[in-house]
Amino acid sequence: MLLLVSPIDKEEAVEAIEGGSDIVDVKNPKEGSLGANFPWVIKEIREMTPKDMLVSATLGDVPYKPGTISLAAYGALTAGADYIKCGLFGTKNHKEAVEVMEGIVKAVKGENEDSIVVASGYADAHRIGAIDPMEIPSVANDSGADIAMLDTAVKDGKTLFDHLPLEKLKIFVDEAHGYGLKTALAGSVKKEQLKDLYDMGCDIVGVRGVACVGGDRNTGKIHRDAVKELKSFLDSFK
Ligand SMILES: O=C[C@H](O)COP(=O)(O)O
Repeated sequence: MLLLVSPIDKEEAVEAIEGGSDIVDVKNPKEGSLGANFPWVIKEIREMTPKDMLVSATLGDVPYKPGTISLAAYGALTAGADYIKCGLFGTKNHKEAVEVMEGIVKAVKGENEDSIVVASGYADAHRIGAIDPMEIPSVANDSGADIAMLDTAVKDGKTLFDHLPLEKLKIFVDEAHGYGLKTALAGSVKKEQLKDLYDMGCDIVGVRGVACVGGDRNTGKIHRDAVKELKSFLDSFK
C-alpha cells in the first residue's frame, strides 16, 4: 500500500519527500478537505520532487461546474501534477459526478495519456448533501478515471471508519478492483487503522494530520520523522 502525504508548501513537501512518502499530494487545507493550492506551488513542488516520485494535486472540494473544473484540471496538469484529484463535493448523484469527472479525464488525458485521474467522494457525504460514497467506484469507472477515492468532508476528529464500517470499505475496494481501478482511502486516518486498510487491499492511503507535529492537520506541520514512522510501519506489513 502506497503512502500519500499532503503538504501545503515547499517546506512541508521536503519533509514528505525526506520521510519517504510515495506520493506528494499538493493540497491547501485552508480551502477544505481537498482544497486546491496555487499553480505556482504545484510547479515548485514538482520541480523539487525527484522525477521518479509522483506528484498529485487536488482540484478542490468542487461544485457541480464541469467546465470550470475541467479548466482547473488542465491547469493542474500544466503545473506538473501526475495525479489530478477531484473532490466531488457539489455533485449530488451519479450523473452529475460522471459529468464532472468526464470533463477532467478529457482535459488531462487529451494532453497526457499517462496522467492519473482520481475521483474522490466523501465517507461523510450525508453531512454535505454530496453523492453517496458507495457510488464512487462506478463514477470513476464510467468517466474513465483511474482511481476511486474516499476522504472525509468535515475534519472534526471523526475518521473514515466513523462513517463507513470496515465491511463497507471492503465492498468499495472490491468493486473498484472489479472495474480494474485502484483505490485510495483517507480521512483523519490513524496509525492503528493502517493495518485494516492494508488487509482490505487498499492501494493508497492518504494522510495529513497523522503526519503533522501534534497530529493536527491545520495547526501542525508535516514532519519527516512522522512520515518515516508511518512508512516503516506500512513496510512492516509486507
Ligand atoms: O489525501 C489525504 C488527506 O490529506 C487526508 O488528510 P487527513 O489525514 O488530515 O484527514
